[in-house]
Amino acid sequence: MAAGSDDGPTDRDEVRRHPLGNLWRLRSYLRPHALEFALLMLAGLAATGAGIAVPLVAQRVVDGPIARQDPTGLYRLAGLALLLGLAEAALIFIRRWVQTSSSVAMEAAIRDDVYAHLQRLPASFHDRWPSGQLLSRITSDLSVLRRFLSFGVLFLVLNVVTYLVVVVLLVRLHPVLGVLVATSAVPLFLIARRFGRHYHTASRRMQDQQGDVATLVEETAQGLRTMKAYGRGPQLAARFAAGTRALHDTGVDKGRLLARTAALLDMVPNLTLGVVLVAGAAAVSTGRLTIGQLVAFVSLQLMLIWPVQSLGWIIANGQEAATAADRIQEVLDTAPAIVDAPGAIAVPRSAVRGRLHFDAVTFRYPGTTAAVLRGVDLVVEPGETVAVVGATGSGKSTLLSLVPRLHDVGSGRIALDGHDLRDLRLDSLRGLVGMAFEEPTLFSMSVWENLTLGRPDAGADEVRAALTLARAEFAYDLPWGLQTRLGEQGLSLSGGQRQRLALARAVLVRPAVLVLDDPLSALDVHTEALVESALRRVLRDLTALLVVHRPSTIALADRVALLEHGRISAVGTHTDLLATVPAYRALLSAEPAGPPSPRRAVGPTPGGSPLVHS
Ligand SMILES: Nc1ncnc2c1ncn2[C@@H]1O[C@H](COP(=O)(O)OP(=O)(O)OP(=O)(O)O)[C@@H](O)[C@H]1O
Repeated sequence: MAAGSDDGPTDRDEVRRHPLGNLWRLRSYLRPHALEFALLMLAGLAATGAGIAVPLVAQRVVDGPIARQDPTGLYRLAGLALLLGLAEAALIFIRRWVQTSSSVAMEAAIRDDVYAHLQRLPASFHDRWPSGQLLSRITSDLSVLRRFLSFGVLFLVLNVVTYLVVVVLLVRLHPVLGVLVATSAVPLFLIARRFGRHYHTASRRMQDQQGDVATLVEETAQGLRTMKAYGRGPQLAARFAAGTRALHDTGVDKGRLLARTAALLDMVPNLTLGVVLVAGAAAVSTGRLTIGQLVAFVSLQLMLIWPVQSLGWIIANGQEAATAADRIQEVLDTAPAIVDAPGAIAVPRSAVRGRLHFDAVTFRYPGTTAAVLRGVDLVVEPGETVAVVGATGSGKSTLLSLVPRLHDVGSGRIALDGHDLRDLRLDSLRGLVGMAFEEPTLFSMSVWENLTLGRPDAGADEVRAALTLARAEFAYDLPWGLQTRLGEQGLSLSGGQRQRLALARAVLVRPAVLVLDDPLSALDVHTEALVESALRRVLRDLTALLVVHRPSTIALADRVALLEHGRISAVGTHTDLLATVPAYRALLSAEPAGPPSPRRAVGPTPGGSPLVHS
């Protein structure tokens, strides 16, 4: 994916040209822990040194006290070997202790940054990225990175150092055999390089598939009711099984690739060991090598087996970490499209009159070709309530979402009291605009926290007033009153209850402009009438833009704007539009536009039957 765009996740099989580049770009997270890393590296190197010294002590034991039958010398060297063993154990403990805290802290720092970045990204980004993909990036990808930062990098360094030091010692003990062991690095390097290339592709595929599976689980959990109602369980299960099968197959491919490589990697040091044993025994028999030296040589060589064996794992871990870094950078590289302009100003609520002016506004969703809005002109005067009416899919919700800048206009401008919305600071704008949607989102936190989302400083009286206004006093009767924690997405409440809480939340902000996207659709006729009468009082003091689908709600508006073909084709009072605009009349009666039929009564239907038929 190109940096800076908010297109969806990257093409599945695309292999990055520089898989390690994105890993390297995360180095800034290492900086605060540089000291800890230096310490654990030192402890690791010292432990490796202590481990390497043991075979050298063994050489002296065999060639010295054992050959000379000198028990005192033997005890001295045995004591030294014991001390070296203890030192190695203590150093390994220190290394692991430091390692855990620093890598977990780095993981948390990256996670916080990714989350904060996700918050800054516009609605269009979240429209296009499946939430499971984001979830898997912020959870499993970061765990992979932590494992690499805590184990992979360290063992890579320690193993390379061990290899080099041991090879130098081996060459000093027996140059020919030492060089033989050193040259075994060539096939090891070739095997590792080939493995790395293949493994990178497989890990990218697997990590993307994990995201797909997470998306399926999330969709199923959210759409459980719909799924059950339509009896779609088996189909969804089949879709899920296909996703997990793909994941399984990639996992098996990866595992087999690792197994094949591990076997090859294993073979190289074991073959060299065999050659060393035969050639070493011959050298001892001709007196060119002492038994002690042979013991030391073989013991040192055995120390290379683990670094070589672990090479496959380290490369695999490194490739997965590079892929994880890739996937995380894809999110971090997406520039937030809606940000404060340089010199953006904050306008205090008291200074806002509330004149909202849409001036030749156009809008097209990213990734689509047809514009939804094609030159919308509309003025909402301070204190006025305008209802936007139009056929389903005509762009009413889209138009409303431009006011708090959930999306930005393509061309034209929207001005609040003459200020282009893009010249206002986002936090200021969103403090001035209250919004409630048809599908209200409540969070899995307490009712109080949900209500005060836009006004954390609101007092109990203000919250009560907002709840009363929205006819949402039921919240006090919940088991723990306003402290009752809501289920995920507020699903423990009815649709109407959720809408009323969302309305109370929007009103509590004391907005200068209230934007309501059909917020009463889930209320029964009786409650709707109550909420409407309360809303009428609120709407008197502010500018409001409403999308309504029910005839009864349209009466809340001073004027109605008809949205057709991406433009406002008519504005006027409900009565005027009914009398003069056939398209409006047709919309209300759900009939094709044409001359009004003298026999058909048009207008708001008592009892609130749907105004706009979907
Ligand atoms: N996130 C999106 N990405 C691409 N296209 C979108 C997106 N959201 C909406 N659209 C398209 O934009 C058009 C207008 O949608 P919008 O939701 O604004 O209509 P609406 O008038 O509010 O509809 P309704 O009355 O059914 O709620 C539709 O054609 C819809 O398919």
